[in-house]
Amino acid sequence: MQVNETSIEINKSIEVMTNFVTGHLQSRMFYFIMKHGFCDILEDGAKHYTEVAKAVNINENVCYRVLRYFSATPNNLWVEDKENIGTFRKTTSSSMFTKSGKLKSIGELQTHDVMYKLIECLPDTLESGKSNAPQTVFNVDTFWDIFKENKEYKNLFTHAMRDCTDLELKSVLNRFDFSKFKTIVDIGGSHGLLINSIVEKNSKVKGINFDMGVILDTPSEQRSHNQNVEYVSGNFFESVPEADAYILKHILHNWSDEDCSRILKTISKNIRKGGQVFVFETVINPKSCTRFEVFMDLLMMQTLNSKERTLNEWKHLFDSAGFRVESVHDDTRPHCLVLTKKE
Ligand SMILES: C[S@@+](CC[C@H](N)C(=O)[O-])C[C@H]1O[C@@H](n2cnc3c(N)ncnc32)[C@H](O)[C@@H]1O
Repeated sequence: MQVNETSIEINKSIEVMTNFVTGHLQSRMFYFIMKHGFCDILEDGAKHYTEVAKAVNINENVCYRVLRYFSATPNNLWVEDKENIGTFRKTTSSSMFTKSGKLKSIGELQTHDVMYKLIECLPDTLESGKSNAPQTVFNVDTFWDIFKENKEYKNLFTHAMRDCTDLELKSVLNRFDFSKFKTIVDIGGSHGLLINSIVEKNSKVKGINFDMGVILDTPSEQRSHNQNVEYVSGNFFESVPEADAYILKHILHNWSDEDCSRILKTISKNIRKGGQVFVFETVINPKSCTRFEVFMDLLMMQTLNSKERTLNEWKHLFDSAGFRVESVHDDTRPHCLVLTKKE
């Protein structure tokens, strides 16, 4: 078949268009393949779509079209055997979304029905500059109240936060020496993986995992537990346990400047003399934002009326809450800002 110049032009236009306008369909498709465990089925060897259809219990023609879709996307999830059309095999990407894959819970969380419904009214938020998504869609006051109504979503969220922490753990533990502190509180520590790992590495440190009751009431066998770690439930707008060091990992990006100030002021009342606050967050570099950083920024806007921040924005925020930035670490993932209280 001869491809003329006009066809090349048209193909280019279609590629540009596809890049910008098909995200909603892809996200829904991804939700579907996660729900039916497609990645697990292909993990132990290449298979014809009829075999996959049987294993996931869906219509053969639909199954073929789903497999073909994800084999044709950029950074494709599967590969279709060109000598044997209809047969598909795994890639390193699809392996990450299997039962034991490190991205499974995160993939499920981001494409979950709850997330999709919350995102639907994003244009309204952009028009008005304020999101009412949790109120409009789920009739609750804030995103966090969804956990009270929907246990499955709460458990998935906690699971995904744990898997995310697992990815970040080495970078955090290798970079910082926590051994000099007597008591460390992980504020909004959720699953408790980070504080348990710190205490395991530093046997003289006492750890406190602090979070809302609705999160800490998960069955204790599902959470990490070192005997030097205590689980304390509470509200960080009201009070936090006294300590020499506080960790806030992926907390402040969930809140407006005013609310961040209130959280920091609660810490300020309880931090011991000479204490430090470790803020693990993204520090946006306006000259080189990543696709994930700007995605998270808009997700924060839509779900929590909050945002990702640049270094100047962080500094301004901490300064107004009575903290000084001692050091900034952009070599860790997430980045880290170490704070001390202004005397
Ligand atoms: C994005 S998650 C981060 C979890 C954990 N720090 C991590 O990095 O995996 C935010 C956490 O803040 C907790 N949280 C939200 N509001 C809170 C409040 N008012 N008091 C205490 N914890 C709260 C949530 O329950 C959730 O576990």
